Amino acid sequence: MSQNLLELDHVTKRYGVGGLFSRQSITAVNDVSFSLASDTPEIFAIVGESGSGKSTMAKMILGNEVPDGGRLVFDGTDIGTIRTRAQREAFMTRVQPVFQNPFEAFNPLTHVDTYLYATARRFTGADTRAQQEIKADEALQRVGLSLAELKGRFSHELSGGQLQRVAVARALIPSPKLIVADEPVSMVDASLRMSIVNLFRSLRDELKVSIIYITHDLATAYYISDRVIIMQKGVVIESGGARAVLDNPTHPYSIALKNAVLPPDPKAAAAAIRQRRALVEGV
Ligand SMILES: Nc1ncnc2c1ncn2[C@@H]1O[C@H](COP(=O)(O)OP(=O)(O)OP(=O)(O)O)[C@@H](O)[C@H]1O
Repeated sequence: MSQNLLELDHVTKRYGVGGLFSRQSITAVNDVSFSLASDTPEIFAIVGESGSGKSTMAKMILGNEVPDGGRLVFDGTDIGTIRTRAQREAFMTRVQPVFQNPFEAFNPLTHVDTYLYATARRFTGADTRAQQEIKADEALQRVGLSLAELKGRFSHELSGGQLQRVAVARALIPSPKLIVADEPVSMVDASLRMSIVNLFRSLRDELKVSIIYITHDLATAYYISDRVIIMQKGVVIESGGARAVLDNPTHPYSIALKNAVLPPDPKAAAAAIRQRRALVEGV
């Protein structure tokens, strides 16, 4: 029997909010379960609007937040049991993040290639600059760039799309099995968005990397995902094959989200916004 690459088993995360005398608890993620198979790389989308719990899910999968209930298991290891530096490094070699804002991920005063060398040194044991450059160039070629064009460049000299490609290249250096991409295209210029989205697809197909694609954008989720879950206020309200779920959403919130992809005609867009408000408020 093949082991799951990732398994979330009734995962719940609560945050305490408010002051000393008005302490309340928000359930950011509420009893979420799903799994990704080891032998079938896939793009698994977690879709929801702001506050639905998507980033909290990403943080838990990356081991940066601890669940209050349930457990997350990566490749047979309960992520909650990762304690030592060596265990953490081994986990990060296999699970890599890509974040929303590439301009925040790279210090403006540091050459971007420096990040790639540091990642190669940390995760692949490449300890000479020549070895690090080979690793960096291999990863950059994978994302349609090259070390020759990036060497000595600062982040502000690159477009958001190029910089996000560098972030993906950095994530690829350890040869991960899973990439957790939290809103990876929302800060990228609309004209370049699809090229990044297509890049994820090629990583799945050519490198056999699974991708958790976290987004509020139904259109790109529909375009690249194999499976999708839709979250509202921490709860999974719909899940299944991306086409099946997004072609025929059944929950009022998913229908509202789908309607939120506005038609170009202003009158139709205004009507869609009204309908969406009515549906969300009626939930
Ligand atoms: N560290 C925290 N402390 C308190 N509340 C938090 C914390 N992190 C998240 N929350 C709350 O948990 C809920 C889910 O937040 P989360 O950031 O996971 O949602 P999201 O879908 O990723 O939204 P966004 O896209 O705006 O980040 C929200 O109500 C948020 O305010």
